[in-house]
Amino acid sequence: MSTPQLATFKVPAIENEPMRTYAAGTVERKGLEAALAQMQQELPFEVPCIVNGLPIKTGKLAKQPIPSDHARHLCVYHEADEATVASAIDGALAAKAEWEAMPWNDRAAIFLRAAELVSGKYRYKLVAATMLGQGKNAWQAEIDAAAELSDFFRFGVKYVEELYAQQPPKNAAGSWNRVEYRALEGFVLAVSPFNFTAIGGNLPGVPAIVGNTVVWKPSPAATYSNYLIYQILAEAGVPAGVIQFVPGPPPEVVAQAISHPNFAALHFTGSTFIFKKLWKDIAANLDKYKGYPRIVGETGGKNFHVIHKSAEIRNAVLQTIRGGFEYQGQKCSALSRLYVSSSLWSSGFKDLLLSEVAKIKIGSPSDFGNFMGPVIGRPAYDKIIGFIQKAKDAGGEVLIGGTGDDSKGYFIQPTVILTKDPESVTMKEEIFGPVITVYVYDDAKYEQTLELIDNTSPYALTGSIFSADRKALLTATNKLRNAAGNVYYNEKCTGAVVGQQPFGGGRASGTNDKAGSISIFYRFVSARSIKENFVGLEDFQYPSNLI
Ligand SMILES: NC(=O)c1ccc[n+]([C@@H]2O[C@H](COP(=O)([O-])OP(=O)(O)OC[C@H]3O[C@@H](n4cnc5c(N)ncnc54)[C@H](O)[C@@H]3O)[C@@H](O)[C@H]2O)c1
Ligand SMILES: N[C@@H](CCC=O)C(=O)O
Repeated sequence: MSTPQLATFKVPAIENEPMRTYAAGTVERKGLEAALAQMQQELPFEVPCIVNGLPIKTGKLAKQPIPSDHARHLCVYHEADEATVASAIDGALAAKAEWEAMPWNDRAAIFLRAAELVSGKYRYKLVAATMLGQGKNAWQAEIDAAAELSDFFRFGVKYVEELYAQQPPKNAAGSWNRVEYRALEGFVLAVSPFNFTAIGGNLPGVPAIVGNTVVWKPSPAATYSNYLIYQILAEAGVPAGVIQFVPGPPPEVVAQAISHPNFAALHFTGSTFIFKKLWKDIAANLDKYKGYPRIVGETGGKNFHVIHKSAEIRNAVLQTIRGGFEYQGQKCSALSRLYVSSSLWSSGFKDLLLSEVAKIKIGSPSDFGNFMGPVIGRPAYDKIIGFIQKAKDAGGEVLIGGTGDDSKGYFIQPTVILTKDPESVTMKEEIFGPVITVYVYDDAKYEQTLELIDNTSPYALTGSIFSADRKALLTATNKLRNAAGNVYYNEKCTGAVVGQQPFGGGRASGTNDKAGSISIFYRFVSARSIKENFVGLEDFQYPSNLI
């Protein structure tokens, strides 16, 4: 069992992990190139499930292709079968008592150590795995796998320290009140998406930091980078059984976990469609559970930039390009619908947008000169090309891009579509690819356009307002109050940083529990109030009873 806690401690000061540039000639460029070369030489890697700290090789093999070179595979992984999932759940339940009783400072130290391993010893390996396996360029992979992942672990520790410090402000005479932030009863299921290595680490990490044990089903398309995270957490000291790594056929693994009586919570990030399905499945299982499972999900977006006539054109155009085309538009926060004032559109915005987009280089992330890489896989490629076709069929004009090349990797040109119909399909539905649809609005109809933005899509994740006019900013802020959980002024709608912009959206975009902030941790604890009395009663009667 655990050792007793001898004192309380203050965690070290936490800062965001500084980003490395990977500019030509730098030490980090050489380090990353070496890691990429080594990985290319050694692949494909074999990835087992890990249950109770032990590798399980089920022999049921699946592959993670390299999206920029789909004939090759980054890893071959063993899919969890029913028996493996069952022992992962049993093991997680068995590991719980010791883990939740471990003194907080020891749990904190494990995650601080994990952050150091991410930002130090394993930095280039994680970044290289994210570049090869998920198709990010060096800068995007650095943001994700090095900076954001270590930030999630470090700031997680800081937020949990703040959470635990929240104690009742009052005590009646002769007594002391405390609140104990217990882990949830049962196990947590973490189901993570392909597009952020950091989210892979954060979904099991958040519940585990506060004493839960977790069954983690990673995305098939991020298996190898996520397996590295598992190994880092184990090296940092997360005990066997606390996080169970179970890649496998998603519907089967998840269905088995959420039908278990001790299922305590779902920590999900992915598409809205799957999240809604899982919520309904959990609801259908409600009578099986011991309690009411917590459901935390961050999902899709249909994110907007609105460009007011007062906006500075160059900044708005360059932010638009980054917001829409970084990581091929495969961020939940990626810009997808662009509303531009007609006077600005015709006085330079359109020309600058098209001339800058034409400069974008696209190709393998291993070639550092490429701004864009591949989309994640065949289904994504076909879906995005299908959306471009639907937009054309609906009368949209492709101003630039619109084509792809899937002969070697899944490459789609950055695409800008002009529509006259603000309700057309690519203004409403999440595409998750490098496609921006533009609607040019009459300058005099700014307020109606804001209402249109608010009502066009079911999502409410991110949005940006570009304006040099404070009144126009304020009008948009008020009219779009519920249209985005993360809103930006004169800045692109992507790129939330842990500890700086708590991230998440409302409406169909999720439960808005704000990853990268203290509030997410509340979802994975169940508070117990404790009152201790130091003075005994002398009489059961009230003073008013005594005549
Ligand atoms: N709001 C956010 O913070 C945020 C962050 C990243 C990604 N996303 C969203 O994630 C999506 C892209 O990621 P993705 O393609 O990995 O999403 P996805 O919904 O396809 O997959 C997410 C996870 O669910 C699993 N899954 C898929 N089908 C399932 C099923 N039938 N039953 C159970 N589990 C299933 C997947 O294997 C994966 O682990 C986009 O919609 C994007 O907007 C949101
Ligand atoms: N942190 C990310 C959100 C993750 C979505 O995929 C951003 O704001 O760009």
